[in-house]
Amino acid sequence: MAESKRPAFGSRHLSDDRDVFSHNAWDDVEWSEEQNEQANSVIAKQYENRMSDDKWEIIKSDLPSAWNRFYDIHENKFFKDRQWLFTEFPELIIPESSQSTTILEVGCGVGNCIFPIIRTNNLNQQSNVFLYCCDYSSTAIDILKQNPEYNTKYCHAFVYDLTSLSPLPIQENSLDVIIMIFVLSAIHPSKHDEVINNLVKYLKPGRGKFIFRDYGLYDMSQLRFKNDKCIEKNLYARSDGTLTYFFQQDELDQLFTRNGLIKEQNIIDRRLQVNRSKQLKMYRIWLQCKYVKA
Ligand SMILES: C[S@@+](CC[C@H](N)C(=O)[O-])C[C@H]1O[C@@H](n2cnc3c(N)ncnc32)[C@H](O)[C@@H]1O
Repeated sequence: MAESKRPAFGSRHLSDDRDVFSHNAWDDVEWSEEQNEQANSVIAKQYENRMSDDKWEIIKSDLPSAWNRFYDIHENKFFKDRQWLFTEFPELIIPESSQSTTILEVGCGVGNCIFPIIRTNNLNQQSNVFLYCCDYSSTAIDILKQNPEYNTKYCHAFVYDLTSLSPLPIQENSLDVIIMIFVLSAIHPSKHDEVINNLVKYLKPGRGKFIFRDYGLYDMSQLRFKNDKCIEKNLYARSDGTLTYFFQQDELDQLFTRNGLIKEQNIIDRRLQVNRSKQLKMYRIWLQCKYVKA
């Protein structure tokens, strides 16, 4: 496990992008029992000293503004384009010969997945691919729409709160792919079921695919949270008021299958990222899933 010294960026957002730091994969390395115990004792301590209900009420009431504030500050400079997208999800490279394909990205932010998809597939007015993308933050959607690569001929971006469960501007049973990258962790776990259930309605039965990547239990960013940032088990508030939750494989499998999806992939991606200039070793744990609508 990482040393006890906190990184310079404390418990704020750590980049989710594995390209930012040089890294060595440690996919095949299991944690030792001792590392497991240490991590569990950190998490237990965080929970014992979790924030008060009053503090959580304040954070909760501020949640609608938190992501707008984040994008006001960082604009399109925080998250890097998700260059690994096509290695992990080759189904996002659409053959020109394929039938028309409709994709929705939820929680798209400023387009760090959408623009690589546009570029890689060389989308233009004649393309057989149409992209929808939405985010809670109107600031993020404004920034995305100002990008010169945004074109309404093959992309429609809109503001949408996944927890509102309101109808999407998309026909039910029509989507080939839904992409959800580092988004469900930003939503309170009590809402995960209804959010997934609502989205599954829009996938094509029998072949519509749900593509997911998010934080896994024991990720370094979890173990570095200060105690008073813990809200409940595996759920934390960052200093900027955004939430982050850390998932387990079984939990995700149960969430997706009880909402009408069938497992194609559910894996742990463990990496050791090394930031040489800060002499930091960061053990990152992400979960990656592909599920198909029954
Ligand atoms: C960590 S960012 C990831 C952005 C993008 N998916 C990416 O990979 O770069 C989480 C995103 O989820 C969005 N989000 C959080 N809660 C949401 C909600 N209830 N409905 C829709 N989007 C939400 C935030 O506004 C933010 O853009």
